[in-house]
Amino acid sequence: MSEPAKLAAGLEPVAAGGLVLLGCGKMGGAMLDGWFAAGLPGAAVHVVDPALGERAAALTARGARCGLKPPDSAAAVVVAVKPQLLAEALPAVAPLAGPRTLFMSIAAGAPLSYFEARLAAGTPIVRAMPNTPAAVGRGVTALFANAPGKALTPLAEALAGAVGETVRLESEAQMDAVTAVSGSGPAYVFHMIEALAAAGVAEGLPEELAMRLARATVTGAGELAHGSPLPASALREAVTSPAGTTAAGLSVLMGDGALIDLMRRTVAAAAARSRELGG
Ligand SMILES: NC(=O)C1=CN([C@@H]2O[C@H](COP(=O)(O)OP(=O)(O)OC[C@H]3O[C@@H](n4cnc5c(N)ncnc54)[C@H](OP(=O)(O)O)[C@@H]3O)[C@@H](O)[C@H]2O)C=CC1
Ligand SMILES: O=C(O)[C@@H]1CCC=N1
Repeated sequence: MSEPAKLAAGLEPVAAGGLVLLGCGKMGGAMLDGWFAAGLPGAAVHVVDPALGERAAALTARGARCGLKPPDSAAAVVVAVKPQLLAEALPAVAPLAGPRTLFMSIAAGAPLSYFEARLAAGTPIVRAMPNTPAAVGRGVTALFANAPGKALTPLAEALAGAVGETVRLESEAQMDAVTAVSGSGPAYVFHMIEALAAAGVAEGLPEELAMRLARATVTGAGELAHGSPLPASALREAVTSPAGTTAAGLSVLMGDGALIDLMRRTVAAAAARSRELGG
């Protein structure tokens, strides 16, 4: 049997005091996997989600508890349900609120004031925006705390840090743009794979080959950007031979700021929706 992972620094309060996860879908589930990989014992975790299905057995086997009624106390509650389901879901964990329990919400759009209006006065609340590369430990999560939450930001960072990088925001107002850039961003990149593959097919490649090339290109370029100290512009220039094929391609993609304008409108639409969800 393999050794249990050593508990990552900063997670001691949740290992000792317990963690409740409200909503264990794509994002909450990815974070939960990260906490387990960071050494959080199953016995410290309670998952509240009416749709756990087969996952319930795996969680129970780890020693985690599942059920719609959470324990009476916890060091942290992570809210990971769809924003539209918050009103229905939050009451199950609201009794846990108080000055010693961190509430961390990853719900897009939902402002700190939404939680402050529904949870006990003085509850430390951190709004966080992760992204799905968290599933492979390569997420990036932006965080912003209410006043009582400032002291517990390191705990929120430890939780988010188990699945990738973390950044602290200067103001809550930045959260809509962050959601539009890094929260939704993976979907733009996956669509880039689809678009690049479709363009390869249009140039005569078989679909499977085009998709394999596009996927390997986008993930390889991402990996290169991740490991390189060079700015993205320099990495782009390194591909671009004078009067070569890349220059010809980029004259379309960058011509009249084509992609820059498209991305500007894409991010603006996502940020506007984040503001809308916030009511
Ligand atoms: N997916 C992403 O890329 C990102 C998502 N987020 C945010 O994360 C949150 C979750 O998104 P995502 O993981 O994609 O959504 P999912 O639908 O995959 O996960 C939400 C989970 O909560 C469950 N649920 C529904 N009602 C309740 C309830 N009353 N109590 C407890 N659990 C409930 C859902 O069950 P059921 O399926 O039956 O509804 C589902 O299992 C959202 O607020 C979103 O804005 C943030 C960053 C990135
Ligand atoms: O699409 C959404 O609303 C969520 C938030 C960021 C990514 N997915």
